[in-house]
Amino acid sequence: MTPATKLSLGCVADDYTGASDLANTLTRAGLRTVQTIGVPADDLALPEVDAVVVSLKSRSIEAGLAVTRSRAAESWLRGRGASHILFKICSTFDSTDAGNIGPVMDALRADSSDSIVLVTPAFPETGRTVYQGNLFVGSVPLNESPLKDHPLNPMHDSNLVRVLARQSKTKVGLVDLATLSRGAEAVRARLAELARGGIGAAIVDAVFDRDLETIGQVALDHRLSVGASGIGLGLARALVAAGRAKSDAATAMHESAIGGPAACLAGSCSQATLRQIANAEKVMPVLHLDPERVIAGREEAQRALAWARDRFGAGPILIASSSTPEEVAALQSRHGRDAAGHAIEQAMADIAEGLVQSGVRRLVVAGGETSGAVVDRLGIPGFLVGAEIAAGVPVLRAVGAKHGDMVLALKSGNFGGPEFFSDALALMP
Ligand SMILES: Nc1ncnc2c1ncn2[C@@H]1O[C@H](COP(=O)(O)OP(=O)(O)OP(=O)(O)O)[C@@H](O)[C@H]1O
Ligand SMILES: O=C(O)[C@@H](O)C(=O)CO
Repeated sequence: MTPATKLSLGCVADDYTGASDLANTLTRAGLRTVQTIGVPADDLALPEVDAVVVSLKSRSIEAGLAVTRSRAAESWLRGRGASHILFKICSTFDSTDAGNIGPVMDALRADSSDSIVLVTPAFPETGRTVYQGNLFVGSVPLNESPLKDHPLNPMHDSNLVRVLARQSKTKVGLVDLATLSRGAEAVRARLAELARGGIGAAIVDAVFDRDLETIGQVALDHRLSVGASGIGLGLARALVAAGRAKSDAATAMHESAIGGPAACLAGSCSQATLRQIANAEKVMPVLHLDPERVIAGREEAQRALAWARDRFGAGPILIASSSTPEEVAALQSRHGRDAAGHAIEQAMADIAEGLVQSGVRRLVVAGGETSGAVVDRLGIPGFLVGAEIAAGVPVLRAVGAKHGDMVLALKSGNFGGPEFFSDALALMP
C-alpha cells in the first residue's frame, strides 16, 4: 500500500466472511475498498483505497487474544490515517457471555477515548433489524431464529442491551427508534445524556436504511463504532456525502475469466446452507463428509480429495461437512464443541489446499470459521471486491496469493438464496 494513502475508514472484522460482506457493502456504497487477511505485511501491493477491512478470525477465540489481535489491526489502520474505526461483528450478534464483542469494544473504546460507542448489528437488506434493543432475524426474535442452534455460539437472548452488558465492563444503554426518527441531533442529544449517566455503549435501533444513514452521520463524530454491514452502509454514505470519499470510484476488479476446475466447500450448518446444499445436489456431485471419520484422522480428507479429482473434468463439485442441529449436538457431546469444530475446519483446510494443488482456482466456501481456516491455509493476503452474488456475498479476487490468480466467494452461513452455489459459480467463470 502506498504510504501516502490516507484512509477514510478503517475496519476490523471478527471473521472473514463478515469482512467480505462489509467490503461488498462499502464498495457498493462507493468507497474504494480492499479486504486484507490479518494486518497486511508492509510489502503487500494494494491499490489506492478509501477503506481497508482487516479480516481477523477472532469471533470464537479466547477473549484476551481477540483483544490483542483487534488492537493490532486498529493500530495499523490508525497508522494509515483512519480517523474512524468500525469493529465489524455479525449481524446476528454472534458471541457468548465471555465475549468477544464486549471485551474488544471495551479495549478499542479505551484506545479511542470516545465516551460512548454506537452499536448496531442491523442490516435490513438481510432481514436483521433492531427495535427497542431487540434483534430480529426476518420476522422472529433472535432467540427464536436458527441462531438458537448455532454450533459455536447459540443465541438465546434477543435483547442486545442485556447481551452486551453481560460481556462488557461498561454500562449499556439504548437509543430507540423514536429518537432516531427525530434525526441526527436527537440522537446526539440522547447519546450525550447516556454518556453523562456513565453509560459507555448504546445499542441503536434501526429498521430501515434511512435509520442507518442517520446513525452513520452521528457515528462519524466518534472515533469508533461497532456493528454489521448496515452501519458500514451508513458510514460510507456519510463519508461520500461529506466529500471524504469519491462516490464514483469503486475499486476496479479485473473481471477476466479464470477458468479451470471449480469447487465448493461447506462447513456451515445453518439452515440456509443446508437448503443450499440440498439444491446443489440437483446440479452437481456432492460429497457429504463423515464427521466422525474427520475427527478420527486425516484419511477422510484424502478420500474427499480423491473423489473430487475423479470428477473435475465433468464440472463443479461440492464437499460438505454440514449436518442438522441434532447431529451437530450429538457429535459435540461425544467430542466437545471446540474440538469437533476445529477438527472439521482443519479437514476443510486440508481439502482446500489439495484442491488448489490440483488446479482449482475458483472456490466457494460456506461458513465464516470454515472460510477462515481455508483462506489461512491457502496463504491469501488480501482480496479485491467484484460482482455481488447475493446480499453480503461478493466475488473476491485474491491479491498477492502464492498460487497466483484465483477467485473465491466466502459465504456467511445464513446468507445467499436457495441456489447460492450455482449463483456463485455463474459469476466466477
Ligand atoms: N457436522 C458437523 N458437526 C459439528 N460441527 C460442525 C460440523 N460441520 C461443521 N462444523 C463446525 O461448525 C462450525 C461452523 O461455523 P462456520 O462459521 O463455518 O459456519 P456458520 O457459523 O454457519 O457461518 P457464519 O459464521 O458465517 O455465520 C465450524 O467450526 C465447523 O467446523
Ligand atoms: O454480518 C453478518 O451476518 C455476516 O457478515 C457475518 O459476519 C456472518 O458470519
